[in-house]
Amino acid sequence: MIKLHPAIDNGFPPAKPGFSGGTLKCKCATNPVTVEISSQTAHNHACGCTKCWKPKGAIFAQIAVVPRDKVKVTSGAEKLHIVDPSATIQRYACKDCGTHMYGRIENTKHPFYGLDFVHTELSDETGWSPPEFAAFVSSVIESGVNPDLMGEIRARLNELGLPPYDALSPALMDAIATHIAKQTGALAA
Ligand SMILES: N[C@@H](CCC(=O)N[C@@H](CS)C(=O)NCC(=O)O)C(=O)O
Ligand SMILES: [Zn+2]
Ligand SMILES: [Zn+2]
Repeated sequence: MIKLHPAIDNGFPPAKPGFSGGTLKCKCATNPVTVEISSQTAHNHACGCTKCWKPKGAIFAQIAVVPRDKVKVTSGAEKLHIVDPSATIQRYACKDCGTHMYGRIENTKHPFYGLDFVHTELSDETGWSPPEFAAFVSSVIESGVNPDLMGEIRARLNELGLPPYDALSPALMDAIATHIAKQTGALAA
């Protein structure tokens, strides 16, 4: 069976009621970067784009959002660098092991401004919100996945209960479009 992501391949537990966060840790054996998340996550999903961090050998990333004021670097801040300062999402990665610790949007007009992007599998705690869908599925080809495998990949995602989309989910695409329509005046703010 095709492997997509270690936290997804064997199924995933539901969110724990009342769960309120945990600590993300990079892959460095000594002096790891740690990031405290003081909230449950939302919109967790698999992402197939080339920019999101994936564990070694994984085809997809697993990524969720959390309010930016709930994200705090608690150690190793000096090891963090922004992977691509020109990207919409400023991804803060460990210089030593390459793990992305959080992604932040600084453009206050962006529909997702105020939310940071995190990979909850970097935490030992269980109870995080589980993945709900798969985004940017066709983009895995850009990472070198054989296009002939796309049928199998989409079938497996469906089997796992993660509807595959080639952008974001319809709910998130609608939320983005609504935000833009209110900015342009096409819809009342
Ligand atoms: N096909 C492109 C898609 C990249 C993309 O648009 N990624 C989405 C999902 S993470 C995004 O919002 N990117 C904004 C950014 O990376 O700053 C790729 O795989 O590189
Ligand atoms: Zn590291
Ligand atoms: Zn992505």
